[in-house]
Amino acid sequence: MLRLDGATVRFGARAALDAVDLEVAEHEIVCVLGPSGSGKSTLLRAVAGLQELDGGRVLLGGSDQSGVPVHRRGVGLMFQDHQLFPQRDVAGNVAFGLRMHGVDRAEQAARVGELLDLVGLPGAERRAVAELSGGEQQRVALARALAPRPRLLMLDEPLGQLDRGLRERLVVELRQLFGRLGTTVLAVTHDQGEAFALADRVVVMRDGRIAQTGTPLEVWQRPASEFVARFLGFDNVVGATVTGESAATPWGKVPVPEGSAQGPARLMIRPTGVRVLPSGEGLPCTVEARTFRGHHAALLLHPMDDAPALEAEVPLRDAPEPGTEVGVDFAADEVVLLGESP
Ligand SMILES: Nc1ncnc2c1ncn2[C@@H]1O[C@H](COP(=O)(O)OP(=O)(O)OP(=O)(O)O)[C@@H](O)[C@H]1O
Repeated sequence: MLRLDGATVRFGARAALDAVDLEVAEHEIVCVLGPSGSGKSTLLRAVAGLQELDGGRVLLGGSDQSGVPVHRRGVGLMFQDHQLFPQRDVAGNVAFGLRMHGVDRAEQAARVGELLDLVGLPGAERRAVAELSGGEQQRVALARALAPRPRLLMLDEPLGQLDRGLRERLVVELRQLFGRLGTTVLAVTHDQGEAFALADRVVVMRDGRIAQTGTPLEVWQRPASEFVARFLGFDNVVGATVTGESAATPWGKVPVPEGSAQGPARLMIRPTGVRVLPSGEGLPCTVEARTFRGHHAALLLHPMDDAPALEAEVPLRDAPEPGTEVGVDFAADEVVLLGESP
């Protein structure tokens, strides 16, 4: 459906998009993730035709899009900065793309009704957009983007403005809706929770390049590099030397998964792999902070011998108080050896 071949965009000396290769298959939902300034919006704008390429190609359905204007690419856009038209009612907004395509009035009305049902706003045609809640406005924007049946739907921070609870609900609805419609989606977000909930495949960007791509599970389980690991919020990362089935680290000997490559490496331990023991066993640590997070507690542990701090995740009932002295050991299946950057 979509292919980028060495797509490059430069602003001055800096490449905002640096020879990016990416494919999106029909019916696939791909989410591009990355820190601010990593090139996510530039990638989307280049595919939409809002940003010219300095090198490489964008192909849609196999055909090169250079010189093809935005409205002829058959892509739907739902961008942060593409606000609704405040002077038009809901139907006027949703029908926008249909009018542009010269669809007759009766068909416009039928399609608007259908889309409002689809996004959970049945009968909202005559409501003023200014009177809608943030979540409702987002649904109208989505209906407007879907109305012309785009072959590719592109979303830029689709739920960015909304509060967390609403975002979590909408993201599940969106995934179900896209699945039902068979929509091909390329979305951009800086919120990893959103990306992981929405996507069939995530693409992590760094400095205009792709740092990793894979299913949410693959990326979550096996971050390819220290950059990706830290971006996902894993901070238990140190230098290590692997010998046999364990590694020498500043935290002492840490077991590593079977078949791990030998020698120097960067090593990550998931917080769930940091097991808290009674004082006197394992690596001695002091509990520096404890944060309740729903069904578990996050502990920040300070090793006695000044090794880097460790994050642990423990069940609520086992969470020791700050100041408590504990021991720590590690679960091999929660240890990941990270590749070299990017
Ligand atoms: N029109 C422009 N002129 C000059 N530099 C630009 C322009 N647009 C983007 N950039 C630069 O290109 C880089 C990538 O920007 P881009 O907006 O694609 O990042 P992003 O990952 O979408 O960031 P954010 O999450 O903050 O929206 C940044 O360094 C940005 O400053």
